[in-house]
Amino acid sequence: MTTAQSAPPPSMRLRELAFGAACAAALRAAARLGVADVLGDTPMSAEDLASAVKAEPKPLRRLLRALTCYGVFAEQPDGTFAHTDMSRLLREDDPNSLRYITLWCTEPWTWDAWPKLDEAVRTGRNVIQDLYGKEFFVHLNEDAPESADVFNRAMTTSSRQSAQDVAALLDLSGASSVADIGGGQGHVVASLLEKHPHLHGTLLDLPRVVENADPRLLEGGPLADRVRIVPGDCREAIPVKADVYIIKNILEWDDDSTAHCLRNVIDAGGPGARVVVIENLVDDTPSMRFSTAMDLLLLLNVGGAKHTTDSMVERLKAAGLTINDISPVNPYLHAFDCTVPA
Ligand SMILES: C[S@@+](CC[C@H](N)C(=O)[O-])C[C@H]1O[C@@H](n2cnc3c(N)ncnc32)[C@H](O)[C@@H]1O
Repeated sequence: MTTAQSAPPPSMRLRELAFGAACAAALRAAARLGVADVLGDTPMSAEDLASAVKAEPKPLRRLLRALTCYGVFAEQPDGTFAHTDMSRLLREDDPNSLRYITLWCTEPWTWDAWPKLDEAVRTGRNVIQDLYGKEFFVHLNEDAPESADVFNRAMTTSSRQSAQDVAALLDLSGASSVADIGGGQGHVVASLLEKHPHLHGTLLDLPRVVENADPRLLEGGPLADRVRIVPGDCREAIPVKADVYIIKNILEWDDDSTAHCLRNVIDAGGPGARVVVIENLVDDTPSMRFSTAMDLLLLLNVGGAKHTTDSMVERLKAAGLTINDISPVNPYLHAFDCTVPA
């Protein structure tokens, strides 16, 4: 007889994988219901949890049972449910919360797009244009404000966790200005300005994104007098002069858009400017299941891809940049430190 601990046979494992959507949906339901937020250090019954999140007890028990199978919550011998290290990350108030990343990975548009993966693989093109008649970020910002908000919060979550690593890695002692292109709500630029009091910074991102920039950067915030916020499209133009340009996790579009963005950075910076491209690579990370899934999602939404080290190097060289160094920022991110040649 198969015990709970032994690996399932291939025929069962494939069935389980085919039901991956159930796992994603269960995580999304738990995050939206706020189950992890109402569960404290003391285990609770499904009935008490249901009453706290205003759900029906029997279906909630089934949801918790499924998530217990995935190792997200833990069922106690008396039938109550307890937190695990994973379920705590669904809490909004956890310092390392992944609540918004979980919601982002399971937003409504993803459920429209995944079934069209075979189509995207056949054509090599995104499916969002056909689904919604608009480019992904235009659709997000114009038609899906809740998803846009979840996206921006998710990006801020991941930036919050990596901004300190970026600040620790980059020697900016010789620079007087830094610009974060596609910098989201500005967490990285804020961390760099906090670490280097001599530095001035610019945050450039799409208008609807910078409208909700990090409060530290906005009027009245502690960094406001050292930062410029520029709403814009980096594929059109980058009207920003800086010593150092950061481009973190945005060169994931189709090749043309990536080339346009790099060309605009080079034109803006001019000879001698430093360009630091920071990316999750698909071939050099301990989280291959996550990054290969992201790679497919990027094909679906922007017709883009996660890069390998070689494909990133190829694009940076083709744009005309000189690569001086490639270093890990943390186990999940690599920095390509480049200069615009004379
Ligand atoms: C994956 S997020 C990365 C955000 C941030 N650099 C980080 O690492 O957290 C991609 C960012 O690119 C921005 N973006 C997308 N298209 C853009 C464009 N055409 N011009 C400027 N920013 C853009 C998005 O709004 C988003 O903030």
